[in-house]
Amino acid sequence: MLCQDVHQFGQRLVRRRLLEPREGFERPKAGHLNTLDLVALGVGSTLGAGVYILAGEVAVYEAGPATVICFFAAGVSTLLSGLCYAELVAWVPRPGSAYLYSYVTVGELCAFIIGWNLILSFVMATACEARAWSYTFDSLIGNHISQALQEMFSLNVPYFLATYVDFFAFVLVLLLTGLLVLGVHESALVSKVFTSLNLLVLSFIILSGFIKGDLHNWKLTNQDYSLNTLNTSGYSDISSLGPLGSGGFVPFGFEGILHGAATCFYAFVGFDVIATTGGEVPNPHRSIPLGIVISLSICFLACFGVSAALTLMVPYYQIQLESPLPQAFLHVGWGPARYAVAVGALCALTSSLLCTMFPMPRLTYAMAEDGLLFRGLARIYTRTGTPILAIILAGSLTGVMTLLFELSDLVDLVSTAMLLAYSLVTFSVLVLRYQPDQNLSNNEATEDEIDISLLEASRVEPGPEARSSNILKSLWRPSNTIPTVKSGQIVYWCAFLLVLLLTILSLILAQWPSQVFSGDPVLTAVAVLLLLLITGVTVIIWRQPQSPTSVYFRVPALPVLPLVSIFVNVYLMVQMDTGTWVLFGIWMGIGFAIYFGYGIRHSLENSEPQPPASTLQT
Ligand SMILES: NC(=[NH2+])NCCC[C@H](N)C(=O)O
Repeated sequence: MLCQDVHQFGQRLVRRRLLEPREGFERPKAGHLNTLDLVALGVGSTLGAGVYILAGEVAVYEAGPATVICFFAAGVSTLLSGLCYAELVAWVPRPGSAYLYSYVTVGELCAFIIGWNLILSFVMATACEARAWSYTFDSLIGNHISQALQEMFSLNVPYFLATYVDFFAFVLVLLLTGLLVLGVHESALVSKVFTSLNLLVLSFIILSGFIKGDLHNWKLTNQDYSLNTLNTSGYSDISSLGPLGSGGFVPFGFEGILHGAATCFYAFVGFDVIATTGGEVPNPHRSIPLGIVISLSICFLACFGVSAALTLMVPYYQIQLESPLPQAFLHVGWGPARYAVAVGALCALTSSLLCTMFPMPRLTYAMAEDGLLFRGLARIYTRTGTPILAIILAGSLTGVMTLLFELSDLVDLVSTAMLLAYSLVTFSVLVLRYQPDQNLSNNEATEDEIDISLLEASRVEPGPEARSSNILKSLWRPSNTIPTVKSGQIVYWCAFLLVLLLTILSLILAQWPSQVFSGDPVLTAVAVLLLLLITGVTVIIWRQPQSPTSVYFRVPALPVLPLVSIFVNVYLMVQMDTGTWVLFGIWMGIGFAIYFGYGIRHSLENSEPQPPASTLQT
């Protein structure tokens, strides 16, 4: 009885959504797009505060000149996730977000976690972009806004809240919320103009780095540091400077690079817009992966080039956190150029802000309409055709975050949420490729599947010994050349086990890196054992038959590529500090309470049909 209940409960967590078209609040048709449009869209959504503000923060506190390596690591990890994302999109013949894709392919709980993390990242990223917009605009007009706000609304809670309440950024968020309520959509033309301007300015910054940069800034020593201290303040005061670390190219060691890479992941968030819009191009199998690879490469080159230019122009400990690039131009004596840089930054931040804020109500609406979030959130206000409650709630949450938190605290939270979401996307692809052919528009078992299960059921039950040798045999040499229910289940559990093993390995490597590599007998033995287990389980997955269904894009080198991607993502996640994990834990706690307290019972996939929420119009 208990077993049956547990089984039923488990079944609910992995039930999949049907892909019948649901009426309601969908993304507007993007018209006829080509690969270039996708690239412009991807770059416009991805380049923002990461390259203009975060590069400075990472250089000062985490990696110094090695920030370029951080961007490289974060870029590679995003590219791997991007390829998996492209395949997941290819499996589902409808535009949507990672939430929908995982719901129709893998199951409800996985989809809820992805959706809930995407909401967190949308809210936090919007707050980040708004804060960055405010910093940049403020630096353009001589820091008057921050000075006034600092005097009037200073928050004296160091390490936890921002130094002052940023009303300017708050008003920006309110303005955007208002536009969303009115049903204003993204404009491809505006985004293209802003992206072109942005790329022009970034090229100028990179070029300036080559011309005005000084290679000595990548080899700084204690002597330069004390000299700089005297130069900047006239007496020996290091409070105006960031930490020196050990100087040189990698002043904060390998650990600093890892922390920096985790933070830099934020700079590459946003490319998913290509995958979700890509269904509308004539040649999606070429355009989507190509669009993802090209736009991530452009973003990588931009981040790499800008961080190199920045650290070459200014000693890393002298970089100003709020507006690093304009200050760098002042530092090298090209003062007027800082206005051009600030305008480029404002263009980038605006297009990335729009791309972050606008999809948010669509996602909340989709989850509420599926019954996983409160159905009131899916109510459409007839006059404007928008889900007002969802927009106002998301807008208010974003507003509060913008007011109270510092950009750097928000960034790590976005990176954590996206790293988890992308890891689940990757997991979905890994599992999906080995499942029996599934008709996604109709969750009934296919004929093959029924044939196989009937065949299995009609077989005479073998004894326990024969059964275990059968199982062992099917792990190494599966009897079918196409996936069956059994081989699908083997992969599901193996992939689950692998995620667990990879997480333990990442935790060990993150907690005791020097002990593992210097040959501590216990830790090294554990790490080697884990590696052996991981290899063994990977081989089992590799031996299972893959689905012959032709989809327009397939990730190469399965199962290795998704596993490397999951490992890199988890390894970056475990680099986050305790504060980030506490905030993330609170968010996930609220999410699980909503899902297990409400969503699981109200999901439209429950047997009792419920009226679609969009008919409950206000
Ligand atoms: N879906 C999004 N556009 N999210 C926010 C993107 C943030 C962007 N990568 C930046 O560096 O500022």
